[in-house]
Amino acid sequence: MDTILVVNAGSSSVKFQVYSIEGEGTLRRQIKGQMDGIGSRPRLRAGGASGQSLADRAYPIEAVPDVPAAMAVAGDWLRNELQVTPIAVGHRVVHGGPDYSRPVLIDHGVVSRLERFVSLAPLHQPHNLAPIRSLLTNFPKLPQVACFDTAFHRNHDAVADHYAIPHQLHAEGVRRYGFHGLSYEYIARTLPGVAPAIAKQRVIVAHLGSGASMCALMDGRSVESTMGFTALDGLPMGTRPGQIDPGVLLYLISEKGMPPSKVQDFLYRECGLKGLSGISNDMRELEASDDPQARLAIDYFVYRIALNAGMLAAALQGLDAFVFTAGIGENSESIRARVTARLEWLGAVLDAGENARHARLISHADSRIPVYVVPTDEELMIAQHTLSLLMNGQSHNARPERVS
Ligand SMILES: Nc1ncnc2c1ncn2[C@@H]1O[C@H](COP(=O)(O)OP(=O)(O)O)[C@@H](O)[C@H]1O
Ligand SMILES: CC(=O)OP(=O)(O)O
Ligand SMILES: [Mg+2]
Repeated sequence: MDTILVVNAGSSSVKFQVYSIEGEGTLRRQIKGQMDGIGSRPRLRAGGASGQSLADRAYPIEAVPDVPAAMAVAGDWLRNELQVTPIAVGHRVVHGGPDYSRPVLIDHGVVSRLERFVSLAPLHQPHNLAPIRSLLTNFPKLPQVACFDTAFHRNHDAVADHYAIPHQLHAEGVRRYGFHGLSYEYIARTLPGVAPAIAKQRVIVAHLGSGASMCALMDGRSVESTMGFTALDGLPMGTRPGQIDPGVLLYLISEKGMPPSKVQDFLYRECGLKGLSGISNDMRELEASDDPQARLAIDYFVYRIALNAGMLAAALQGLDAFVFTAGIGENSESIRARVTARLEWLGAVLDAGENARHARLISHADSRIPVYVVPTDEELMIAQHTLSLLMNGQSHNARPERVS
């Protein structure tokens, strides 16, 4: 069986899927798994084609302290216990910079170009590139495809793509890229089936995971994102602050004597839900806590989502639907209820019963705009891009080598 392996390293999780290639370019999912709770409660879970459990293992926090460790555990499991030998590997790569507006077949030149963006996505890019480099060395003929979080946003209008800084910096790549593009692309492609009436209209999608952002979709295309040059801006996240006055950074540097590397660590690892609560970056732990600081962190998260919804509704000049997705958006009844309550002025009214049962449509029949929960599938997007590059970009090549 010819298979494609997909690898998606997030900030608190490593997700992977294995697809078989059936007949004329259709994909069938064989394995779906993830190691999540990295930095809090690491757990490897995976299921097979019909949803049967293939693994459910908890690890002590010291055994899987970070994303590379999670990647090694998941890789060993796929290789040694499931004997997965893909004919191609698709990777999520968070930053494609100004160079990449679509997925690309990887070679050493591509890797060198992507290395330039490591400092713009230090939580992700090193972990995205490490398995690519290792496979390139060990299996040089194995096709690998990079699919970018930034690509879906690359057609923003100039006003959404610029900061108010001298033009030269924009020319050298200091732009508002936006991230989570594979997730938004999947939602945009899914909406015509889920909600045909609004798929071509003005939709805000809230990707609320460990990293969190929101995207304004018009006719299925991204017109605005809460994230910018890096995945620090916009909403508060597990360990990132979201929007912050740059004056705070000047204060840290000039008054507290923080060197740049410390400022980077602070912004990517010590802020957000973790920094504000002083307890955890994991929403499940905050929801289970009655500590007032945990409550403040959740209040702040909800407040900032609602503020940013106002901004995106302004970008869209109105709103026809709202969509929740990703770890928190798909699973937290309470965050969805609290955010929707703050969107009442935009016409959203929750149906508490439907929200409690995690229905696809969670707004009330009287709601002016529908509110949906659409589970995202970045890995399927990556698999589809990988297959289409294999078929169209590679068809003249010899049969791809297997990983063994
Ligand atoms: N049942 C749940 N209730 C609340 N939050 C949840 C639930 N399940 C997962 N989450 C939260 O989702 C977040 C992880 O989302 P995910 O999209 O997997 O992140 P990432 O891909 O960025 O690593 C964590 O904050 C986690 O606590
Ligand atoms: C870009 C980003 O923040 O990704 P993730 O949510 O997977 O951490
Ligand atoms: Mg993610």
